[in-house]
Amino acid sequence: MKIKIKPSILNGKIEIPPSKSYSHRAVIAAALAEGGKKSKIDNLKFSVDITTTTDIMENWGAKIKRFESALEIIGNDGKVVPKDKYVQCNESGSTIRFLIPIGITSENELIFDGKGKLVDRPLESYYRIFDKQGIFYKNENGKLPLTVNGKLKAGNYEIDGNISSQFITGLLYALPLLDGDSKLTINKNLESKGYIDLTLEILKLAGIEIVNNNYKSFDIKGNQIYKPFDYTVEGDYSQVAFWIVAGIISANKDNEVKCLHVNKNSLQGDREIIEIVTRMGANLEILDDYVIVKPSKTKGTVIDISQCPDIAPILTVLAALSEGETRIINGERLRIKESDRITSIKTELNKLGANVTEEGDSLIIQGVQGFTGGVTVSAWNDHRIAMSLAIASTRCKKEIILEEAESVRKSYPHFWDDFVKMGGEIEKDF
Ligand SMILES: O=C(O)C1=C[C@@H](OP(=O)(O)O)[C@@H](O)[C@H](O)C1
Ligand SMILES: C=C(OP(=O)(O)O)C(=O)O
Repeated sequence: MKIKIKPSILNGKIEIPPSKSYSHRAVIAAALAEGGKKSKIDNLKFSVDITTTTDIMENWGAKIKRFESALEIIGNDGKVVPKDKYVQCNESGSTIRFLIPIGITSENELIFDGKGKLVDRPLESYYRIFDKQGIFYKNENGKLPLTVNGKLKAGNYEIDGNISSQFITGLLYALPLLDGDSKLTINKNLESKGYIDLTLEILKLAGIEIVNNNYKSFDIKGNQIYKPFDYTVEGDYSQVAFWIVAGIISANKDNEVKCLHVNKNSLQGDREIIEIVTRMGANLEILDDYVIVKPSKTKGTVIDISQCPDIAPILTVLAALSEGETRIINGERLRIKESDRITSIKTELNKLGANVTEEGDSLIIQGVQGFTGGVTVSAWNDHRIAMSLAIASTRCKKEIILEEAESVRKSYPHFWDDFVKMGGEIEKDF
C-alpha cells in the first residue's frame, strides 16, 4: 500500500499500544499452563505477530477465547500436541525462535515456515543444539521452511549471547518442561539483555523457577509446571519511542505530545529511549504512567544500540535533526531484523534530505535543519522503518509517498489511525 503523507504537526494525547514482547511471552506461558483453570491476559492488540503466536499455541493444544483486547487461555498441561504440523510464523522472529524449542519439548515433527525476511533470519544457534542431540532437521540453503523431528533432552546447553536473545528466551521457556535438570550457559556478550528480564518476569508469574547466575548461565530444574495467571500488558517502549521523537522534533514550539500507559519502572530495555533523548537535550516530563514531550533542540551523541536495537531507526530520525554528529554504534544485529535496518534507514532518510552514512555496524549522522521530502520512499516491508519515515515526514518541506505502509501491521496495526488522530494528514488511495 502506497500512502501520501503531507507535512503536518503532531500534537495531543496518544494511547501507547501494549508491549509486543510481553504479549508474546504471556500468551505462550498461559498456553503451556496446567489445564483446568484459565489465564486471562488483558490489554492485548492483535498485531500480525501476536495473532501468529496465539494461533500457533491454539493449534498446539491450548483452548483460547478471543475478546476485543483480551484472551482467556486454558493451557494444555505443558504438552505440545499439534493438530497440524505446519507452523506458519509469518514475519515474526520472536515467534519462531521462542517456539522451535517449545515445539519439541514433546516428541514432534514440525515444519516451521515464515514470510519476508524471516525466511533468512538466523537459526544456527538451534541447529548446533540439534546436531549435538541428534535431532533431525532439514531446510534448503539455510532458509525456511525448516522441518524438525525429535524431542529435546535435558542437559547442558550453550548459546552465544550476541546473535539474538530470542534463542535464550526460547530455551528458558522450553527447558523447565523437560524431564531432567538443565544448565544454559551464555557465551560471548549478552546483548538485548532487557528482553531476558521480561522472560524471567513472565516465567516467574507462571510459577517457573530459574536460577540466574548473573546472566552468564541459568540453572533450570526439569518437570516444572506452568501455572495459570492473570496479567495486564503494559505499554510498549519500542512504540512510545516514535511518539517521543514526534514530540521532540515538532516544528510548533507550543506543542505537547502526551504518551499514556508508559510504566516509569518498566523492565523493557527500550526504556533507554528516555535516557538517550534526555542526554540529547530533550524536554520530557516523566510521570508514573505517562510522559509529556515538548519540542526541544537536541544535540548529537554516541548511542550504543546493542541493548535496545528496536529503537535504532527512530533514533536515526532524531539524530538527523539534531545539531552536530551522532554515532549509533554496535548495531550488528540491526542487519538481521525485518530489513537490514542500517542500510534501510540510511537509504530512505537520505532520500528525504538527511546526511547519514554507514561505517561497519554503525550509523554516522550529521544533523540537518529539516528535510526536503518531495520524494517516494520505501518501508522495506519493515514496520519500524515505515513508522520512522512517518514521523520524519513531519519535518519535510514537501509531501512524501511511502511504499509498503501496510508493514506497520506487524506490531502496530492501528498506527495510521493514531497518526491521523494526532494531526497527521495522509491519503491512502490517491
Ligand atoms: O525477545 C523479544 O521480545 C525481542 C528481542 C529483540 O531481538 P534480539 O534479541 O534478536 O535483538 C528485539 O529486537 C525483538 O523485537 C523482540
Ligand atoms: C525485530 C522485531 O521483531 P521480531 O524479531 O520478533 O521479528 C521488531 O519488532 O522490530
